[in-house]
Amino acid sequence: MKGNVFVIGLGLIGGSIALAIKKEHPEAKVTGYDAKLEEMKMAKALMVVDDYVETIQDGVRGADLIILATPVLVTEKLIGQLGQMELKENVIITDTGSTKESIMAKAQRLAGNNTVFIGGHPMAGSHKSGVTAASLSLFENAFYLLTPFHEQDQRTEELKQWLKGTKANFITVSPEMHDEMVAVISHFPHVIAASLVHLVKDADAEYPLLKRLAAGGFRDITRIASSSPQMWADISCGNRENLIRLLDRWAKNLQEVKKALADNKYELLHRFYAEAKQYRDCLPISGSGAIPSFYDLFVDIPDVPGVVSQITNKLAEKGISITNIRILEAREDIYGVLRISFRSENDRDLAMNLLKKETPHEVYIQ
Ligand SMILES: NC(=O)C1=CN([C@@H]2O[C@H](COP(=O)(O)OP(=O)(O)OC[C@H]3O[C@@H](n4cnc5c(N)ncnc54)[C@H](O)[C@@H]3O)[C@@H](O)[C@H]2O)C=CC1
Ligand SMILES: O=C(O)C(=O)Cc1ccc(O)cc1
Repeated sequence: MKGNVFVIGLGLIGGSIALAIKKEHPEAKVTGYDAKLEEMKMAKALMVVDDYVETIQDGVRGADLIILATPVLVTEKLIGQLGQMELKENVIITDTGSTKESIMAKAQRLAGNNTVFIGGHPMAGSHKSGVTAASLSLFENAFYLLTPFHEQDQRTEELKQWLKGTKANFITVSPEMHDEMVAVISHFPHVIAASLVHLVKDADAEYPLLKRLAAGGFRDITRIASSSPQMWADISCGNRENLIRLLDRWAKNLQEVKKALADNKYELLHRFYAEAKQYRDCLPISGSGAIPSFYDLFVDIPDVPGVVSQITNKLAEKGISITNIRILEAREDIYGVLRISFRSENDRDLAMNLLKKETPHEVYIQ
């Protein structure tokens, strides 16, 4: 497609969408704006955008597609500002915010005047922020929820064409249903992850060893607590009512656990864990959910210097990128286990075959 695309907010999500549009539509011009000048300069240097502008006004002039990829409360304010600006006739405006009800309510005022607003939420990402974390393949196979004002709108099809390079699966839902669902599987888990970290932080002074003990499994299950505080404070305010309802349900659930403990009811506790395990074990393993999966590979390595770089060099030589690497166990008397994370299942499989063929180590998926 040809035309002018204007991305406001050149962070992880805005940057990744800009990359996908540039790849799929080389004839389009992608311009960016960010409140931080360094972020705009970096986006241009990394060729995430063709150019940047120093005011939003400059960017919207002539734009055929405007993408708002800012924290949700900022997005709500920017929608108000766009309403005061002169926009190109037939422009499509979309956003990437993790909440939809309040954004769509604000956007109602934008509709008309040959302007269409289509809410959007790419359900993939990470706890990292900023344009340097942006990636072309971030949304591959992920769900991309759309909340248009009118279903079957031809402009929605046009937006999907613009976003085709994300290789995401588009699904249309109502803003209300969107916010209820993501509250359960994404927003509420972030509240709990942060709360768990607070619990350990509060006990930290009493037990100096705690931090070191928390380095393994605890660190893994609370990974999402390392996300951007502004982004999550915005999301929490934007989805307050659903979160309050879930907190009440969670509190009731915990009261039941507390009672089972107080009454020493082994059977109830066993059922509590068994039912959770049964449901969790039924969740699909493949495909991207709202909180993306990690494609991990495990390599048993001897605890000798140079072995890790040998492995990463082999992957780099074949152009296989890794997103994370960690030694899970390293003691003198046993082998260390190297956990390498990849962005996609395909990358992980390529890496597994390569390392099995070209190294003497045991390589496996857990
Ligand atoms: N991080 C994630 O995993 C996902 C985030 N989202 C949503 O996408 C949006 C963007 O998130 P990220 O890219 O992760 O955040 P980010 O922090 O990486 O990027 C946001 C960018 O917006 C800029 N910004 C803030 N206020 C601004 C303003 N007034 N004008 C222009 N730029 C401004 C910031 O400087 C920053 O560069 C958020 O609404 C978030 O809820 C959606 C899906 C996944
Ligand atoms: O894995 C993580 O850190 C996430 O939680 C990613 C994420 C963050 C926000 C969204 O609206 C959707 C996905």
